[in-house]
Amino acid sequence: MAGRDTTSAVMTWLFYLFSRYSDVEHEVLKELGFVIGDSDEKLSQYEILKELRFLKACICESMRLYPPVAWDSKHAIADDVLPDGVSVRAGDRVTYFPYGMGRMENLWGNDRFDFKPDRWISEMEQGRIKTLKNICPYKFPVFQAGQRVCLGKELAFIQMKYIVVSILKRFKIRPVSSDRPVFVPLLTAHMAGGLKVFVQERRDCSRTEYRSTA
Ligand code: HEM
Repeated sequence: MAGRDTTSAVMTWLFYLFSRYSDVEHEVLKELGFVIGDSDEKLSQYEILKELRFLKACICESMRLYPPVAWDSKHAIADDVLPDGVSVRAGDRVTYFPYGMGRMENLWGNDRFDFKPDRWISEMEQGRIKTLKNICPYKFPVFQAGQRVCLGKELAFIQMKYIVVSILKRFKIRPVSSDRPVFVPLLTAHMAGGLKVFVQERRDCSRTEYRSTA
């Protein structure tokens, strides 16, 4: 479940966001054209997938707004004092809330409700992303932080990139309904009813479009 429900929930929200922000989807296609082109061989190479920095920024931004683990709790086995001075008694439950934190103005600014992958970019070089920001996991705890951080975090990014690229290269995904989807924050958060979509094959002309603009 750790690696399956979480990553599939991210994919659902990401494809929904791409359909609403077609300019962002277009940027991802440009990056794919530049880094991978038409090569199926490159698509399965770890080092090549790591180069897809704008796509990583999109995945992070999607998880900021729709974290697959929306909240998570721990129970104190003994009386303790948290680093900020708050006392915890044995048996108390302490919950952190990535969904709420991803929407806090003092953490993300007054455009916090907007899907803006650019907020993850640190440095550009010759029109391409050189580095992404190293955001502290205590500010963005979608994978937890500290000693109990998700062991599959890096694998999750590679797996999600591989899936997005494989689909986006060949198909255009658009929701059937224009209704706003509902976020269901159960153990693993998901979209109520899933995302029903139209799938349209990208014709050669649209594939040429992303290559030529790269
Ligand atoms: C977007 C994808 C993922 C998210 C958001 C995510 C999130 C998390 C979170 C929040 C925890 C901490 C749970 C806790 O506090 O007890 C965790 C733990 C863990 N995750 Fe993930 N996870 C993802 C993908 C994966 C994948 C792909 C794998 C393995 C293939 C994986 C393996 C694990 C394991 C083994 C732990 C337990 C670590 C420990 O307690 O020492 N996760 N994950």
